[in-house]
Amino acid sequence: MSYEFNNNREYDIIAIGRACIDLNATEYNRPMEETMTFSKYVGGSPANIAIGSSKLGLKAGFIGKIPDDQHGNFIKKYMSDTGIDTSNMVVDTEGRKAGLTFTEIKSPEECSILMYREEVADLYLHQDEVHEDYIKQAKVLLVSGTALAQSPSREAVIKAVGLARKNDVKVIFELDYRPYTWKSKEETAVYYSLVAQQSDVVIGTRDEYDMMENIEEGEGDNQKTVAHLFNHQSDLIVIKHGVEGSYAYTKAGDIYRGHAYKTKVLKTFGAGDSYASAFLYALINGKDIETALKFGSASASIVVSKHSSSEAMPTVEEIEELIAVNA
Ligand SMILES: Nc1ncnc2c1ncn2[C@@H]1O[C@H](COP(=O)(O)OP(=O)(O)OP(=O)(O)O)[C@@H](O)[C@H]1O
Ligand SMILES: O=C(O)C[C@@H](O)[C@H](O)C(=O)CO
Repeated sequence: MSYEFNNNREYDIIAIGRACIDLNATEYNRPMEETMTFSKYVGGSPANIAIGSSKLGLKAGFIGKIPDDQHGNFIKKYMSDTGIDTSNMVVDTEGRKAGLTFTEIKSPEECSILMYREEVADLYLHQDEVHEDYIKQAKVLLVSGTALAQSPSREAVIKAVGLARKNDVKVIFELDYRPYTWKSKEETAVYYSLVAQQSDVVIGTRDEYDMMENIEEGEGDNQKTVAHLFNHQSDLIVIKHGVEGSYAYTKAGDIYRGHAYKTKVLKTFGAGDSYASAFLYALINGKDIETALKFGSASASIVVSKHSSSEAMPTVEEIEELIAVNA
């Protein structure tokens, strides 16, 4: 089964949320306390997804707020050089900073991130900075859950979702849970549920759905999750289970399984963003859901074997080659 989009649109995908800085440890197999050097990349889940999509050939745009400093300039230039339309990236005028993510690579299995998210520009995107004329030009609005963590970004995103619904733009919600920006689990569950119920496609890990349902990690049940969301707007739900693979559920009752592709893992982060960009690329290009799962899994497998999240996003040829080798 393939998925239908409104094809008469200028942009394949417009992402909304944070565009930040990743500082990835260049020294492996040690704790961050002992890591002295880091490489800089553009980061932030929705920015990574836009970058991944653009590298695959989708026409992407971005709505977000960046700082008025060297980091903001770097982010905007990198994204624009990658082919992303940055006309709706707003520059903060009140001295707010870029979010920073430091990564720790203790071993390929033991990676973590440390986020600096105080007073970050992205969470100050204002509803007046979200424009219907822009959103209505897209096939897909890609929403990151983290952008719902605080006002005014929260209202800006809710406005964007409303405009997408009004203009027949598919809303794709990447749950993208980051504990750093949320005040409580209850609050997360409220806003995740609100937006998930208005989204056509929801993508997240099992743990993120548990967060949405405000239940203990590990207590979730995929069938219950999808049954609930299918009572609302959603008609395609993707639930990821790390290296165990992923499942796609359709409202029509089909279930598809995606398998992870074995690789020499360097670090585990970046998997979700590369997965989402390639999954969406395949769906938007009319491939069936089974193939889209393969694209997502192959892209993630390539990115976990490399150092960055954004810079490492693969090309279509690399993805197809990996799928073919494993067929
Ligand atoms: N170690 C791995 N080796 C190969 N593929 C992997 C590995 N980990 C994850 N993947 C692939 O990436 C997909 C998404 O991974 P995961 O469920 O960990 O998402 P995530 O938690 O959103 O990622 P992130 O760590 O970037 O936040 C999986 O379904 C799988 O296909
Ligand atoms: O999403 C973020 O803000 C951090 C990412 O850029 C980072 O690369 C990561 O954790 C991806 O999973």
